Amino acid sequence: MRNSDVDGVALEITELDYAIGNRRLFSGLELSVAIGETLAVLGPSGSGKSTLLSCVLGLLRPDRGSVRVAGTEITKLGSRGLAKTRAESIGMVFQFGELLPELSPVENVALAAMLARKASADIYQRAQALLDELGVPEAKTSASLSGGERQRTAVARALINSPVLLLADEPTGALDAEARDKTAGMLFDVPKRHSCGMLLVTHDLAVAARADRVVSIVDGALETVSIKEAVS
Ligand SMILES: Nc1ncnc2c1ncn2[C@@H]1O[C@H](COP(=O)(O)OP(=O)(O)OP(=O)(O)O)[C@@H](O)[C@H]1O
Repeated sequence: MRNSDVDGVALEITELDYAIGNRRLFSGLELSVAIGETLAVLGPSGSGKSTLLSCVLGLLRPDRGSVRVAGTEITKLGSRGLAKTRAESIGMVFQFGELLPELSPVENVALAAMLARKASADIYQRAQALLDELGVPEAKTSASLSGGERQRTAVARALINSPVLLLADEPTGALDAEARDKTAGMLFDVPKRHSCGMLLVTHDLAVAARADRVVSIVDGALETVSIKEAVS
């Protein structure tokens, strides 16, 4: 499926309820991310940001509601369907990159295509082109890269299978201020260049401020945040 075939909607969540024990984390939560759009989710520690990503990835099944990624209802899929949808439609960037340190950047990126059975004969060229676009220098191992370069490699790895939806969990949380600003600048350019939607969770207002829309989890639902108010 090409990203242009999904009605312009990367992610749509409706009427989402999720409780852990007696604590209701989401109550009728609604969210949508269009292709080319970036949405930042703010919220204090424990408000449910990572749980929201887990519901989108299908790692957690909500008590009620719908989660559609590129038009596919995640909540109804079995393990095989979930694995397929994750591989074909979702790219994920974690706080600490989670690269295989002994592999080179290009091997890390190409491996993601191989695991998704999307590796073509030109996979190394495609991986290298993405790394060049994102400004990652050549290196024998990823362990020798700077923190910012590792995160750029993680973004290239997330993009190699042309996802409709890019998820990012505190992608700049482990970087110093300069690397954070450079990495965030690169990351927020990705959705338009690669025709995907991006849902990013962060504590960092300076990072969130770059998004097209910013929301916060309040009483189990999302509220629009005006960054100017949040900073003051
Ligand atoms: N498996 C679990 N069992 C019990 N409680 C859990 C479980 N997973 C998450 N929680 C609780 O659910 C709440 C939401 O957790 P979550 O990790 O989604 O928050 P968060 O907003 O991502 O926090 P942080 O910013 O600190 O990463 C927290 O209070 C957490 O302790």
